[in-house]
Amino acid sequence: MTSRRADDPQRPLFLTGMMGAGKSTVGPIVAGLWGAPFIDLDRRIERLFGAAIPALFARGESHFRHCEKAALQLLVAEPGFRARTVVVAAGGGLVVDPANRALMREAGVVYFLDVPPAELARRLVVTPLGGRPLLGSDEGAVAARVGELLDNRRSAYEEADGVVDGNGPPQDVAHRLLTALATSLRIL
Ligand SMILES: Nc1ncnc2c1ncn2[C@@H]1O[C@H](COP(=O)(O)OP(=O)(O)OP(=O)(O)O)[C@@H](O)[C@H]1O
Ligand SMILES: O=C(O)C1=C[C@@H](O)[C@@H](O)[C@H](O)C1
Ligand SMILES: [Mg+2]
Repeated sequence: MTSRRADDPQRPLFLTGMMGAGKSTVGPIVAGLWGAPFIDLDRRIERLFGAAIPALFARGESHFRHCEKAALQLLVAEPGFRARTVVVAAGGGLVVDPANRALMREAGVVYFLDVPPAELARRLVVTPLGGRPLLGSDEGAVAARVGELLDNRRSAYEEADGVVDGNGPPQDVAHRLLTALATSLRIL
């Protein structure tokens, strides 16, 4: 079962997980299979605040966290949002703030894309590091940094409606996610 049934409740899906987990890659595939729009919250933040993520981080991480919290609150406050079928890629660190976790779970269904640190690092070193300021600029240090962040965040990520193994080709992850989600939606 990988498509939405007509009688499934309409709920937003929030994808969470570490940098490199595939939220921005798998999200549009899921949205396509589900017949739903896709929203990347990181891109929303950039549009709302008129600056790229590294520039927002350059004003301090707490400034960026304030912007991402505001972007989430504005999205969720859009009329009818809670009753929409929409796929949202959350920023990797959005779950760290308990109020953000609570808001996502109240407004929709939250799934954690779980990928081991070694695989995250493998994916991240082949993408430009400048776009992910928390990783720094030293490729050799990415694996350790990712492992440390995941250790600190794991319990927050696990406070989700479901956890999906994010290993393997993005199409496979998307189908895995939709199979799990179908069950979540029917027991709402
Ligand atoms: N399932 C996958 N298998 C292999 N590579 C992948 C997979 N998913 C994503 N990637 C690759 O990993 C990199 C990061 O993926 P993506 O941008 O989707 O991560 P993200 O979870 O959105 O991270 P961020 O929180 O930093 O936005 C990209 O180069 C992407 O092509
Ligand atoms: O894991 C994180 O803290 C981040 C992940 C990205 O999605 C961006 O939101 C930003 O680079 C911070
Ligand atoms: Mg992303």
